[in-house]
Amino acid sequence: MEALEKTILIVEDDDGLQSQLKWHFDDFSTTIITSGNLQEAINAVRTYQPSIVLQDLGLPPDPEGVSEGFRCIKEILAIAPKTKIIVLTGKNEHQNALTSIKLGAYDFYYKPIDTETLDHVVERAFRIAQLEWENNKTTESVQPIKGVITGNKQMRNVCRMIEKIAQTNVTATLIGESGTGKEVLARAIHSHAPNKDKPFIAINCAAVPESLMESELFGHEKGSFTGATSSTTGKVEQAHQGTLFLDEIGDMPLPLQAKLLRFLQERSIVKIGGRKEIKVDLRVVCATNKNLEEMVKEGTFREDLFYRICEIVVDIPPLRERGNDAALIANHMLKRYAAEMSGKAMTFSESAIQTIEHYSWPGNIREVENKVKRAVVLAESNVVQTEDLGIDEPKAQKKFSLINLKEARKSAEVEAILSALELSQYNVSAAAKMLGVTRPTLYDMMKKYNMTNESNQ
Ligand SMILES: Nc1ncnc2c1ncn2[C@@H]1O[C@H](COP(=O)(O)OP(=O)(O)OP(=O)(O)O)[C@@H](O)[C@H]1O
Repeated sequence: MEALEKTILIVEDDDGLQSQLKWHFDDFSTTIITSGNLQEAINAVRTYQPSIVLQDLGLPPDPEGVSEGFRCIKEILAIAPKTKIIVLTGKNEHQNALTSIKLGAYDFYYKPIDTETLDHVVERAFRIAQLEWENNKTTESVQPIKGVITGNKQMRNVCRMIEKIAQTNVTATLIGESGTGKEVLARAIHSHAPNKDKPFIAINCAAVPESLMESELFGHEKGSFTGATSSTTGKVEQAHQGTLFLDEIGDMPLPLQAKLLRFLQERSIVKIGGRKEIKVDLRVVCATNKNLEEMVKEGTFREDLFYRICEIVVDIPPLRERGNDAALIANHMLKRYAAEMSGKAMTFSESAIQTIEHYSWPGNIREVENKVKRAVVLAESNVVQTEDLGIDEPKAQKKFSLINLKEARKSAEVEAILSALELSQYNVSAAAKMLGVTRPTLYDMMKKYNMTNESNQ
């Protein structure tokens, strides 16, 4: 991962303290700049753009007061709003510390200095600055396509595939867990296509009752069934010359699958109660979180339809397999929702970021979205704490408490088995397949770890 340059500006008029701090933080990886008053500090911010400022409140010409210190905070943030200012103040000056935070300082630290504690405070500020920086690198680098934030190689490849698919007329199927961004990617195929000005029509096959599905897809003529008081145009015809997105295709009822196949082969439809063949020219994109191959084997999904819709399959990785993406996306969303919902800038505390990084996000990006929205509403200050996220922290932090490799392996295996069972709705054969082991091996492992299959209980 690319790293933010570590630069600390020390604003301190006491030469002794200034040297002590400089000496302490000076190492190969950190650049230290010092200044003894406001003007020097502003010049240094303009020249070096430090990510961290360690600032005394008592600055000349008011070394015994705080007026110049407060002015310094305001002026630094006016020219470099992302700077993390850590205010150094006396223990009995709590009110001044709070005022500094109100003015936008990132944190405060009581003198006399205990370098070990100060190290933690500075390290935490650097981590937040690093995440914000990653988030703010050119929009293109974190958003390979609009609406898709990622720093993950596999996801970048997915985005490249999407752009290529957009230039063709093949029928693509996007496969991924719920909330991984299938609809965003389906829309991206359309918006990158030459016919992007034509309609994008989506239908959620799981949300439409079976009895209405045919009419919803192909339309009907007036009087063709009870209640058909006027003729309607179905989604397929509405999408003419554009893109039809069949979401949750795995939930398409079997009788309708045959009709859908016919339309995909013939590229024409007949409305319910109608006789006329209507020619349609469109791109079809499907999405599912189901294992269609398994459904074909079970006889719940037609094999011929499977091959027809899977001319290209795009596997979308779950968030837990996308490296640092959870924190990247959470930061991006925090910025957006804080601005929209509370009108103020907000950041995550160090422990909140750790929780986000170590949580498994079973609901993927939709869950990140919900947790961040919740945090914006519940946070008591502009720093979001772990508890504001509503994540089960012990589970999220579990990886930290592992003591050795054997335990780590066991924990990873248990986690993988549990999620495979959950994803396959406790179908052991499907779970074994997902995990790349045989069914008896999976049973053995479940026995070894005292795990029971919920569906058998
Ligand atoms: N990479 C991403 N970056 C930022 N936001 C994303 C990303 N992927 C998805 N989202 C957002 O997450 C939410 C869920 O995405 P979407 O509806 O596309 O997922 P889905 O896989 O279609 O879900 P489902 O299977 O439940 O229909 C949306 O609000 C979407 O904007």
